Amino acid sequence: MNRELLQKAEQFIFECYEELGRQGAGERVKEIERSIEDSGTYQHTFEELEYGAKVAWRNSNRCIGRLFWNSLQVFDQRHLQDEKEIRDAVYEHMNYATNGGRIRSTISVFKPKQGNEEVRFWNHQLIRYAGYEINGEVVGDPASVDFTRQCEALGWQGGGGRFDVLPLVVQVDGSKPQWFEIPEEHILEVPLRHPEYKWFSDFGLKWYAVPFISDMRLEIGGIDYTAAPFNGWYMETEIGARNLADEFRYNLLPNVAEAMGLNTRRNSSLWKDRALIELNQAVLYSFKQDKVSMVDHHSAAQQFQLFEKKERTCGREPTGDWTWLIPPVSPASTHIFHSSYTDRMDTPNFFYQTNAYE
Ligand code: HEM
Ligand SMILES: N=C(Nc1cccc(CNC[C@@H]2CCCN2)c1)c1cccs1
Repeated sequence: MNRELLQKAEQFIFECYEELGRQGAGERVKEIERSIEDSGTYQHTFEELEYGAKVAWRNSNRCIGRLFWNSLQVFDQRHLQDEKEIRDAVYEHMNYATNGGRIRSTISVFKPKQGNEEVRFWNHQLIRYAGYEINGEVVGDPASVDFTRQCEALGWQGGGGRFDVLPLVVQVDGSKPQWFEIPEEHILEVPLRHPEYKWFSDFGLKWYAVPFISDMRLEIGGIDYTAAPFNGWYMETEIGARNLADEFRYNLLPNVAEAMGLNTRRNSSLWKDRALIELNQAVLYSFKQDKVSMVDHHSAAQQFQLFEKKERTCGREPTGDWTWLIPPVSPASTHIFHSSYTDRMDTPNFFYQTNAYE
């Protein structure tokens, strides 16, 4: 008898039935106990799965977007077995979530790990740009260089551009992973332009509209969902202050600062700071013009403050990882900077897992 699994299941069921106001938690635990005795595991009902996924989001200490935890759309895809039907479910998720720009927070849950049978996406995010390293120089996203090499080793051939969308890579029960070029009808992108600086569009920059995290493990009541891709919408700083700004990513601050005519030879001109603001302004402006959901870091912080209040009203002290919750631009202009949070990992939750590829 797997006593550890039974204990985790018991804790989850009592919390779940209590919060949902359901009767029969005791009977349900007995049923689960019999199942674990017979098969070494147990199956969540859809209601338990849906609640577990929502609470996993609510427990995500590094997430500033948790106010909307209860509106997560949960797709139960645990019945799917082969790579092609899993691929098709991913495409359906992308379409539903993208929704022409009115992004809907969504998670698709594929079958849980059982022994050494598990489903894994090799992608960090379902949509991400390739990175090609050629004698020390990188074209595209430096963060994707390793995964791009893996995709090429599987037979994928990229176009060598700055914004090539990588293939979807699905691995089922340890067999050879299958890769699929994602049809462009599932990929919404936003070309980046600036409200005042007409020269900005000459950089030829764009970013994908929807972030889909596909490499984290969703744990609910001791069950490990190793393939449970989820999406929300972006906070602008993720694109404008990190993905396009980090020196080890697209490293665009010097380019923007030069085009602004700033003195990039002296830190004290604050050229990096001025370039950062205009880059983030361009991201917000472009997404707004294209009617693609996005939140600015001030509004996101205010929403998080409301989340904190609502949690305390429900008798729960919100947990958080301050180092990730503060935005990378003007952090002290938000209440988060002046607050403190306990970084306790409650379950259900999302966890990192070892890379699916070596
Ligand atoms: C709806 C809009 C949402 C916004 C604006 C948002 C915003 C963010 C941001 C800015 C981060 C930090 C990411 C980074 O710095 O790399 C984050 C982290 C995170 N979010 Fe959210 N989020 C949203 C929805 C969601 C949803 C739907 C889920 C899951 C169901 C989720 C789960 C997480 C998790 C697990 C992390 C931590 C990731 C890690 O440790 O690497 N978020 N979120
Ligand atoms: N807005 C989002 N951002 C987000 C959320 C979780 C994880 C990530 C990716 N974080 C890792 C990246 C890559 C290194 C540091 N940042 C982004 C969302 C992604 C999926 C749902 S919301």
